[in-house]
Amino acid sequence: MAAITTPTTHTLRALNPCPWLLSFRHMYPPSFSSSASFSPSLSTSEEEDSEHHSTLSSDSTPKPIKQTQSFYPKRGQTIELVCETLAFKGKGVCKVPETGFVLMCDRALPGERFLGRVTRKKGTYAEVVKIKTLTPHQDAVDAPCEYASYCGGCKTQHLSYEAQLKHKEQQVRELMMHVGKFSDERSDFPSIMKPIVPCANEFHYRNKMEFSFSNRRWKPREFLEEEQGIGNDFALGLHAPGFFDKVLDVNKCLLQSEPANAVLLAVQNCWRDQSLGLSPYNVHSHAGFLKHLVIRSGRDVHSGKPEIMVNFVTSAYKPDLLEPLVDKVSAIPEVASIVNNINTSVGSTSIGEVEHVLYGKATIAEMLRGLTFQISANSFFQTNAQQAEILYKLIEDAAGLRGDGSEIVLDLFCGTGTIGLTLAKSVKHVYGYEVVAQAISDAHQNADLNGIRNATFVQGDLNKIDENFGKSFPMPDVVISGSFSRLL
Ligand SMILES: C[S@@+](CC[C@H](N)C(=O)[O-])C[C@H]1O[C@@H](n2cnc3c(N)ncnc32)[C@H](O)[C@@H]1O
Repeated sequence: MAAITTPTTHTLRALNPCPWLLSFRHMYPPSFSSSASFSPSLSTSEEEDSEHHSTLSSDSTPKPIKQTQSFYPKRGQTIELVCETLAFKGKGVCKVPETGFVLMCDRALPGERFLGRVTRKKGTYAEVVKIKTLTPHQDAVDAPCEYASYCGGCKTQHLSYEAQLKHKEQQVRELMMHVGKFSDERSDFPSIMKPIVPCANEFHYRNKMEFSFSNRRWKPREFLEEEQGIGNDFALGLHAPGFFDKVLDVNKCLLQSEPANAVLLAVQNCWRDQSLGLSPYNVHSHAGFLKHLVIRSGRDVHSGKPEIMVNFVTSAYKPDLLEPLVDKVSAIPEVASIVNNINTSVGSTSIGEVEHVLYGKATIAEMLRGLTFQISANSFFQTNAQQAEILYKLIEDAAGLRGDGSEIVLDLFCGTGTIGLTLAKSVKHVYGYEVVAQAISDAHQNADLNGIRNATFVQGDLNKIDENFGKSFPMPDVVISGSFSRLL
């Protein structure tokens, strides 16, 4: 699960570049609010890229305890624990009863009593794996996905959706209070921290999934004997929790659409055929060809039917090697685009230095709030289009635009410009700022595609602005901060 919020306040407090921003600060200390009064948490049921937010919520932040070393649990020790709360990335937070020492456990649910084995110590806390549940959590449910107990993709599927929402909302509330410094005793706190908005679809909502090829297939302990004879030197799937070099082989993922699963299965059924000479990339030796399989889902502008983009990320350009895969995948009716990103770096990113179109179009489309957006393999797009539609409506409501075409909107961290563009029809001009050049180019194309002429998009790093920022556009009436800011 993940919360999408826009703690704009902190962005603007940290910018501090020019008089109008200073006056915003002066007008709204410390709870600046233009569109900043908007901070809905939309549920997308999955963990977004929040590495720098992956610490515990502040109530549960591990603190060094003044105890002797012997008080710390030992590696390999089995302890009976009760999970107290859920931290980011779905980790359950537990404490050693006598000492308060913090233990983090994947898939432990608040209220659950269980036996855990200490696997590793990490400074002020230790990690534990659950061995056996002694008393289940009252909101525990059977996870629908067969991989849910092991996969690094979903960590809270075995918690009812209502309970997931409650915990997510609590995490955002704590962020707003402890990082954002908004007291929940303020009378206007409900307008700053709005209620969570559940997603109508618990599954099949995600329009982008990135699977990794690997030469190290990871299997849960209980399957090690069962599957003897099956090779461990290939896998296509999602990473094992906490491992960049071990991949859980999966044939389907409940987060993505059915046509996207058809693509995954078609690739799974084909790529291991040794006669094809396809090798998974080895993240240690840096040998091997296939790195990632990225599947994006959109909709055909005319028919509204699903369309799929398949992106093979490889370490070299060898289209002949990919041909059998392209043949299989292009036979799936919804597949409208197959591209090949060539990534020669040793890192694990899926963004290529060069891209080749192997089949169909270079982009797929998605529609939001009456506008059409072209999505290329590497451009950012909200991963849950259904929730993005709701989010953008909330933004428009929170912006409280007069609608007379007189206002200026500043869209910070604008990505491909989607938020600003959905507001453009009601305002005088939209100014968008974004660091990724490709996203800015997509934003311009999206403006053209929708006949929008009153939007300007500028590439730049918002971490590096100076007092000149703000001189190149008029004072905005509405400021949108579409990102967790690293300016904090
Ligand atoms: C979560 S996306 C939101 C994009 C867009 N507002 C939307 O809702 O579709 C955050 C965006 O912030 C951009 N970004 C991150 N750090 C940045 C920085 N220092 N300066 C400018 N843009 C940045 C990213 O490239 C990304 O496009």
